[in-house]
Amino acid sequence: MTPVSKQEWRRRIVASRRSVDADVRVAESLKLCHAAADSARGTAAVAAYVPVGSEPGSLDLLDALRRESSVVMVPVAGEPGPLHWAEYTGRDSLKAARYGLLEPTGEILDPASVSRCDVVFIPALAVDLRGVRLGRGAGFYDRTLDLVGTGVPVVAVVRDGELVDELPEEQHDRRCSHALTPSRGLVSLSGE
Ligand SMILES: Nc1nc2c(c(=O)[nH]1)N(C=O)[C@@H](CNc1ccc(C(=O)N[C@@H](CCC(=O)O)C(=O)O)cc1)CN2
Ligand SMILES: Nc1ncnc2c1ncn2[C@@H]1O[C@H](COP(=O)(O)OP(=O)(O)OP(=O)(O)O)[C@@H](O)[C@H]1O
Repeated sequence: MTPVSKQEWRRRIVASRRSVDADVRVAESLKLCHAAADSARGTAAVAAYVPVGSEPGSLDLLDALRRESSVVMVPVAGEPGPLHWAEYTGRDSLKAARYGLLEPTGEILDPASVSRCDVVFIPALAVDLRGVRLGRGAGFYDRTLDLVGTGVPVVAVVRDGELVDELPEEQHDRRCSHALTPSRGLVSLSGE
């Protein structure tokens, strides 16, 4: 049966992510790493995130982005509101932060600094074919995506089965333009 509430979607996806074998996870991470690098080639600045727990992605992916783009920014989460940012300068500069996250120790950049990014990779539990994204439920990215430049790809990074037909959408939800999945790489979403 199709789950209806966002909460139920979150519960199922988190459970499914936790059950993924380590070798599958490593293989998926490698594919995402290559696909993300392809999508960021030749850019001046990109935004991405430091994956924690069972989230898709890896520090290798961030390091690959650094080789493709002059600046890689990752979020710094404070009180719910638009995300602040800091430059990812390598894994040694990360420290444990609130909400169980890993964040850079360097200078904190204000929310509007995301506007200089040419591609924005964002964490998601799922995304649908219209670009509707399911996040962790604090609304950080909904408050952030209005600051991203017009026409800039907003790319939800998910496992293959997390690109789904339809998610519940609320008025405040901001849509993504693309998904990035291990098997399909960069997928353009219709925005309908
Ligand atoms: N890796 C990563 N970084 C990210 C995000 C993400 O989803 N993944 N975010 C995407 O938006 C922002 C942080 N978003 C968050 C959204 C909700 C909660 C949350 O509900 N926390 C629970 C406690 C969770 C715990 O400790 O396990 C809480 O506050 O009750 C935390 C962070 C910015 N950085
Ligand atoms: N632009 C906004 N202004 C004020 N509140 C907002 C805004 N966007 C979202 N919210 C609040 O954030 C709450 C969580 O939103 P939602 O469940 O869509 O989060 P999410 O996108 O899954 O989370 P995240 O982006 O943190 O991963 C909403 O109930 C809403 O109250």
